[in-house]
Amino acid sequence: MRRCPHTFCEPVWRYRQQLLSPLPAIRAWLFDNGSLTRRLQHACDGEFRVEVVAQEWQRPLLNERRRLALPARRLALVRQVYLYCDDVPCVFARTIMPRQTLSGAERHLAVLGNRPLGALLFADPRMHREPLEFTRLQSGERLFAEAVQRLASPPPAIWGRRSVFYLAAKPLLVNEIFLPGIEKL
Ligand SMILES: C=C(O[C@@H]1C=C(C(=O)O)C=C[C@H]1O)C(=O)O
Repeated sequence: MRRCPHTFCEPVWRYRQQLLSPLPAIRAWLFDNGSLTRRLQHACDGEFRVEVVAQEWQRPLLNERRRLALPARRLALVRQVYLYCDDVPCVFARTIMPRQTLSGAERHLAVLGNRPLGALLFADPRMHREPLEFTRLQSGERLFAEAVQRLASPPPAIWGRRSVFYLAAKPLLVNEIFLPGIEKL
């Protein structure tokens, strides 16, 4: 595993067929193409909830800009949430929404609050999702630091995935980082 000398390291994303073994115990969660919200709601015996930790207009990370083909100085609405089962944070999600995506019928994505994004995405029959990409985030990386901010004792590395969703042919990039709490579900 490469070392990341500073917080500006960008994740290296790989498609499933490029991943090396051994695959993680959470691979059923990682590789599930359905709604993560719905899977968590079914797996959680307690109370499932979404908690928004930040939502603001900012320049996406370099790897995010490249994946969405956004110009260098273009801002996007960045939504960061935790998906909880009771008081355990199970997933950290960071969604990048370009300005042109938040137009027309999709403008309500900017005012979701604590409603799960997935409920809207998977309810839309026209929704298209591109293939999942995967990465192993480690201490020192910016996305790792964002994801573990609510963890009392972060692990040395965590698995993440991302995919681009299209609603009415307009893209949004969803990063989902799997936290140790999910292994208890
Ligand atoms: C994309 C989904 O939505 C989930 C909920 C999110 C949110 O509310 O911001 C973000 C990513 C996902 O973990 C899903 O349910 O699969």
